[in-house]
Amino acid sequence: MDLKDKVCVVTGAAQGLGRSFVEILLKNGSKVALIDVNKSLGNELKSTLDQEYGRDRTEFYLADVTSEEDFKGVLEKIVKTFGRIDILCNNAGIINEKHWEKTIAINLGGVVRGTYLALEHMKKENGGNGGVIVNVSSMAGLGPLPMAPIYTATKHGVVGFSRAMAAVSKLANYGVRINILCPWFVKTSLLSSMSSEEHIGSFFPLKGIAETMMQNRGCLEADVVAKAFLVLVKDESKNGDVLMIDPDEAVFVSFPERAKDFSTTPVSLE
Ligand SMILES: NC(=O)C1=CN([C@@H]2O[C@H](COP(=O)(O)OP(=O)(O)OC[C@H]3O[C@@H](n4cnc5c(N)ncnc54)[C@H](O)[C@@H]3O)[C@@H](O)[C@H]2O)C=CC1
Ligand SMILES: CC/C=C\CC(=O)/C=C/C=C\C=C\C=C\[C@@H](O)[C@@H](O)C/C=C\CCC(=O)O
Repeated sequence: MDLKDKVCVVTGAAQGLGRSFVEILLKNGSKVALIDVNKSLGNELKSTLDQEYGRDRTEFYLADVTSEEDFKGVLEKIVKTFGRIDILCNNAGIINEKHWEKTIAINLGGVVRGTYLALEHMKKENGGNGGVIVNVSSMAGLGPLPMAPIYTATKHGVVGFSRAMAAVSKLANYGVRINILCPWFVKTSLLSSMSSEEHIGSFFPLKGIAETMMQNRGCLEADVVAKAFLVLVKDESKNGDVLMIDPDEAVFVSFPERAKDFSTTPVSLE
């Protein structure tokens, strides 16, 4: 997929991984709409990007991905300003085990909402041009992260939802590919949430598990994850694919075609 002048939308774009996705898209010639709840960081980033790429290449939109009204309204504004949507990255996410309903609403609800709303503009049957959606999960979407069961559940949910939607899109000929990114720990502000009782709640005594995991295997830089993101965007053979990025390598994860084909152990029901 050639990214020149493509119209992209990134949620949680003001910092961290979102910012890296914005930058790699801009470097590849795309225009990018930045969505975030952090107004000051969003405006600050927009000014920085204006200097490097020109004012017409980006726009910042203040919106909360948990609000149907916000998200729908902003996508409509983006289509009015830029003419269409080719690429969406549902990246906004938090870790908060204490206020777990909020974590589910942002990490899973925001991805579901973003995917459904953007498809209305992107799918070919509605006059859209097709394109690609990348949903940001985590390696915690593939296996448990012991001090973060709700975070783990939301990220497993992102994998399941996105794989199912990729199958829908293929069967219904939406012309939209839907892929999933599963990174290991990345050096962003999200990591500081793990050292706070306010975020981990009653699982706080287990925070050493994550610290040990990072001491043993290190922590990714956001720009490495952005390169993996670009693979999912550009490779037109990828739909419903899960790209895991750990400190040693980036690999596509294979799932059996049918649940029946998982590695299994027979159980006697006698
Ligand atoms: N940092 C890490 O170790 C890893 C992060 N991830 C995932 O990557 C994604 C991005 O995380 P980071 O860049 O690390 O976090 P971050 O905290 O650096 O950035 C997240 C951004 O999302 C925005 N945001 C939060 N709630 C929002 C909402 N309701 N609506 C709109 N924007 C909202 C924040 O204002 C912030 O700018 C998340 O989904 C996270 O779960 C996945 C694997 C590892
Ligand atoms: C709590 C959220 C913090 C950061 C964001 C994030 O998504 C980070 C994820 C990083 C790695 C996740 C790895 C998950 C691995 C699973 O396969 C588990 O099964 C591993 C379980 C225990 C590991 C214990 C150990 O290795 O010592």
